[in-house]
Amino acid sequence: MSVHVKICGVTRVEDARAVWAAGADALGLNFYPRSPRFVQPEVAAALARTRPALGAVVGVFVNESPDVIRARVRDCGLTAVQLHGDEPPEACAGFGVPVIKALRVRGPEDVERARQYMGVGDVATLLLDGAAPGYGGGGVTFDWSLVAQLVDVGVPVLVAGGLTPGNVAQAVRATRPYGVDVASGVETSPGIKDLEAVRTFIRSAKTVNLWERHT
Ligand SMILES: O=C(O)c1ccccc1N[C@@H]1O[C@H](COP(=O)(O)O)[C@@H](O)[C@H]1O
Repeated sequence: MSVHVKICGVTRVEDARAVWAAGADALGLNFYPRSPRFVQPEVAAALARTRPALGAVVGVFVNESPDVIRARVRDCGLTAVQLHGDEPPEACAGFGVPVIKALRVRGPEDVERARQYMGVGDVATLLLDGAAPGYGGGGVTFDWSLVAQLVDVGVPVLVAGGLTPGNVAQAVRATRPYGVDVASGVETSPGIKDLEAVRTFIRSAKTVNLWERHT
């Protein structure tokens, strides 16, 4: 069994095709207007049309209005939404697709906060990110040992924040997550993916064998 990989903040159709070809499981499209990876809805729809049959297209939102999120899901062909802002548990439902709730981790209290989202609304997956200034895409890691505190929760966890081709295998071994997510760690500049880095990242992450037990 290998880890799932989401490549986030793709802005160009040629990059999206290459990301799928490299073996990504999910593509992240950023709808946060302040992100350097922001895509207009028409561009997002074109990117989503590159989706292979088994791939997921995740829209990333920060404190966005539910009506706008529903419109993007409908018009851009999103298969999941990632809520990466200050959305409370009760805001994580009503989009017609599964929700990934992202939380920025500074310490154990944030992992404890993640528990408040379990079994609420349409939260199907939790994403743990580092606590960089702003809301995301900051390239900052967190204390991976904290992920173990969510093992009993029974919800898939994505580990994100500061992952790179050089540290992703270590992150997967340390946390044994459902998946990993990366934006800035595989770019030449914000929104422009370094395709060789994408390939190395996916190969490094998926080569870790999660069937093997810890000793
Ligand atoms: O990538 C962004 O610009 C972004 C903006 C606002 C919210 C989330 C964003 N991206 C998410 O941030 C994390 C970590 O990114 P990085 O690998 O450390 O650069 C990741 O989950 C992205 O989906």
